[in-house]
Amino acid sequence: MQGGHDVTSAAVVVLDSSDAVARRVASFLLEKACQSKGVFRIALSGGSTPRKLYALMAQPDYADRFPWGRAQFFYGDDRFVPADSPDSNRGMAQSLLFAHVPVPRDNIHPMPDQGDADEAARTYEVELKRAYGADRLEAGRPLFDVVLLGLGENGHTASLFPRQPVLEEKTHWVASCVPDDAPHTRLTLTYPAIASSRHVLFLVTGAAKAAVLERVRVGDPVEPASHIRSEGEVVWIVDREAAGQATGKG
Ligand SMILES: O=C1O[C@H](COP(=O)(O)O)[C@@H](O)[C@H](O)[C@H]1O
Repeated sequence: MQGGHDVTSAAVVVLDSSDAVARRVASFLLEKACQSKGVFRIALSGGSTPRKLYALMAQPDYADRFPWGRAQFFYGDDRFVPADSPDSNRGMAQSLLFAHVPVPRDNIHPMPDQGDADEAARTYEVELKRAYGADRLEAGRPLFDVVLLGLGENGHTASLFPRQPVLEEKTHWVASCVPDDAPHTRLTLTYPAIASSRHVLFLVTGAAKAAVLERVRVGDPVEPASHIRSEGEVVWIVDREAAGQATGKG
């Protein structure tokens, strides 16, 4: 997709702590969802970083204000494991968030986790196309209002892993990926699907991410996350440790 913004032109918001990152992203989602008219589509990230965010969104003082009935929740990626596996992104979001809020069941769109992974990717793509109302992504009409992304120490984001064919996928919206440096077959949104968005938010916390964050922010082409674009904005929301800044306590 032409135009839009990439990781190097993205705004960078550095906050004091991972708690502050969760609060900022929760506020952002609430504001954008409330401002939107009609359906609000979010692609969720998995792994460990968004756990605080989802727990925060489940708190009554937040949940009472969020327009759950208009929000449609998709996944940016998931491990191809049953939902009750501790490694399931779907299971994590369900237990920390969806189990506690009045979201209609039909508004949650987990990635399939059984059968053949390539067929499962096609099935999820059909579900996305139904939600979007077209078979082709159109510039100026984003698939997602917000895509949440994390950043792995090996430069992966969603399940776009280094050295894998999925990095070359230009047509499909969803694909399978078998990382050579992480467990589980995965399903993931592809670069063009992520780029069809109003806002891409990267959440990055902890000192272990500082080196890769620095490489991606300058656009090192080796890192899969460096190739993320959005037709709207890309924003880094990071804590001081990930930003490589000393944490001033006290
Ligand atoms: O495997 C995954 O890793 C990334 C980063 O996870 P984190 O634990 O370092 O926060 C995550 O964004 C992705 O959704 C997940 O499947």
